This record gives sequence, structure tokens and C-alpha cells, in this order.
Amino acid sequence: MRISVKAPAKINLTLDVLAKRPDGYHEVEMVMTTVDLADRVDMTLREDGEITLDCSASFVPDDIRNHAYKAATLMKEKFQVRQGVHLYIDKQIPVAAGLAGGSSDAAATLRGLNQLWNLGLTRDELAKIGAEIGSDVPFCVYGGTALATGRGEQIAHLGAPAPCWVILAKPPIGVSTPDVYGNLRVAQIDNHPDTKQMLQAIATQDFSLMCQSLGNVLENVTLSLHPQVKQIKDLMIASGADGVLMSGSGPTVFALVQKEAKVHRIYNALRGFVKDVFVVRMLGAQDGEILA
Ligand SMILES: C[C@@](CO)(OP(=O)(O)O)[C@H](O)COP(=O)(O)OP(=O)(O)OC[C@H]1O[C@@H](n2ccc(N)nc2=O)[C@H](O)[C@@H]1O
Ligand SMILES: Nc1ncnc2c1ncn2[C@@H]1O[C@H](COP(=O)(O)OP(=O)(O)O)[C@@H](O)[C@H]1O
Repeated sequence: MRISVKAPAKINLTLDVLAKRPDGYHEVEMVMTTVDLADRVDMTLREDGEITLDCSASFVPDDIRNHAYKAATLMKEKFQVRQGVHLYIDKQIPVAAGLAGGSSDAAATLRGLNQLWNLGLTRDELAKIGAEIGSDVPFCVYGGTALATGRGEQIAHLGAPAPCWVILAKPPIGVSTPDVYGNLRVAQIDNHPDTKQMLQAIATQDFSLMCQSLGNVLENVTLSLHPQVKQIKDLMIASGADGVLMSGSGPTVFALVQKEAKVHRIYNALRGFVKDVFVVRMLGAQDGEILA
């Protein structure tokens, strides 16, 4: 018996940090949406009770350090499941990119095992388990578009933003989320995004207001550590992007573009500068569907 689940990447349309919490995490307020760049997680039932994992990207861990493996272990222990599973991850999302690839693989694994092991859990119950794996996993369990608060695990669903093209560009560096948060001085943040205005832009599918409302307080930290990120931002703006922002803790930068003619110009300009460039669409309110 085998199930395959798509694990879409996410981008942050806003990312605000409000305070440092006693538990070492930060209080965040972020609007996230999924895009149609996705990993695929294949899950094959194992009667011997073992959990094993293979990944198409050799540099991604294939043991308990892999978030998908962690998800399977958590589900097996919580529900005393006798069977095991072999996980195969077809890696398409750049790693350590600010696109929550690992979190999305974990969320896809939770959703697929719920079906493969006939656990009958609700989406909310899966999201609660996801919060034990990482702050982005609950959002990835639901997919679509949402406002995430707390450390990122409290989710308020939103409607689909105005449809547009999204061009993702990742410079050849990996950025560690803990390092970026560790370098953030919350008291010195002077560019808090207007989250309410972003919510209004999404509710009214107002593309230009959405572009004006983009904001990510982690950007300045990552830009100061990695100048290439600013170069990509400047190139996207110079090539005519309607909106530009770094996603999550970076280093991926995305451009929002409404007219397809502009997409080619921006894509070609970026291709001369970075290898990892993707032209994708927002998934709006859909989620990573479960395939046969
Ligand atoms: C920055 C964001 C924004 O979407 O995404 P990515 O850039 O990773 O995609 C997330 O907050 C990343 O979430 P995630 O990658 O799940 O982080 P976690 O594993 O929970 O935490 C990794 C580390 O980041 C820091 N962290 C994360 C979330 C948060 N609200 N406050 C924090 O301080 C902590 O140091 C934590 O130990
Ligand atoms: N399934 C996975 N896919 C990618 N990276 C993973 C996965 N599981 C664990 N990791 C580890 O998590 C880190 C990157 O996680 P990822 O979600 O790709 O980054 P980000 O949260 O910035 O989007 C890397 O250190 C990688 O080794």
C-alpha cells in the first residue's frame, strides 16, 4: 500500500516579530501562502514496524534529523502504531531557503500517515502534532493562505490572495533560521510591516495593495549577513517586479508579478545571476493534495 502527498513550499507575505518569549522563541505575526513548487513524499507501508527514509537530495538527512522522519516517529509513538513506513522524498524545494521545505515534508508525512495507518485524525489534530516538530509545520498541514501567530503555530485561515506570478530566486547559500533570529534585536526593529493592511489586501484581492504591504523584519538581519540577497532584490525591482520580499529567514527572495510579459524579463535577468530561479503560481486557498 503506498500513498503520495505533495508538500508545497510557502512564502511569507509579511513576517513581523513582536517580542522575545521566555521559551527562547519569538512572538511572530506572519501572513504565509503556499506556491506550486512542491516536494513529493511517497509513503509505503512496512509490516516490520520499521521507519526508513530515502531522499533524492543526498545532503538532506535520512534519519531522525529529517523532519519527515520525525513526523513518522511521533505518529507511530503517539498512536502505538504496529506497522512502519518507508518514506521517499522527491526534493524539489531548495533546502535551508526560507521556503519551509522540511516543515512541508513533515506536514505531508502527517497527512499521508493519517490515511496510510487509518488514524482518522482531523486536520486540527494533525496541526497540533505538527507544532511539536517546528513552528512552520502547523501552517504546512493546512496549506493555503493564513495568518500565523504565537511562535507560528497558531493559524487563522485567510482567503486566496489576488492571483499572480511568483518568481523565486535563491542565492547559493544556506541560511540557518536560529542564527537569523539569534541576530535580531527586537527593540531596534523600525520597519514593522502593516499586517492589517495586508489582511485587507488579501480580503479584497487587491494586488497593488498586497505589493505595498509586503514586509519582513528578518530581512535586514539576513541582508547584513549575505549581500547577495540585496543584489537579487535590487535586480528584481530594476527588472520591473511589482513587489519584492525575502521569504522567512531567507535567503530566497520572491517577486510578485501580474503581467506574464514581465515574468520572462525578470526571469532572464535573474538567470544570469543565480542558478535557482523558479516561476510559480500562488496556490491561493488550496493545499498540497493527496495523490493516489
Ligand atoms: C523563519 C520562518 C518563518 O516562516 O520560516 P523559515 O525561514 O524557516 O522557512 C519560521 O519562523 C521558522 O520556523 P521553523 O523552521 O519551523 O523554526 P523552528 O524549527 O520552530 O525553530 C528554529 C529556530 O528558529 C528560532 N525561532 C523560530 C520561530 C520563532 N517563532 N521564533 C524563533 O526564535 C528559534 O531559535 C528556533 O530554535
Ligand atoms: N525533509 C527535509 N527537507 C529539507 N531539509 C530538511 C528536511 N529535514 C530536515 N532538514 C534540515 O532542515 C534544515 C533546512 O530546513 P528547510 O525547511 O529546508 O529550511 P527553511 O526552514 O529555511 O525553509 C537543513 O538543516 C536540513 O538539513
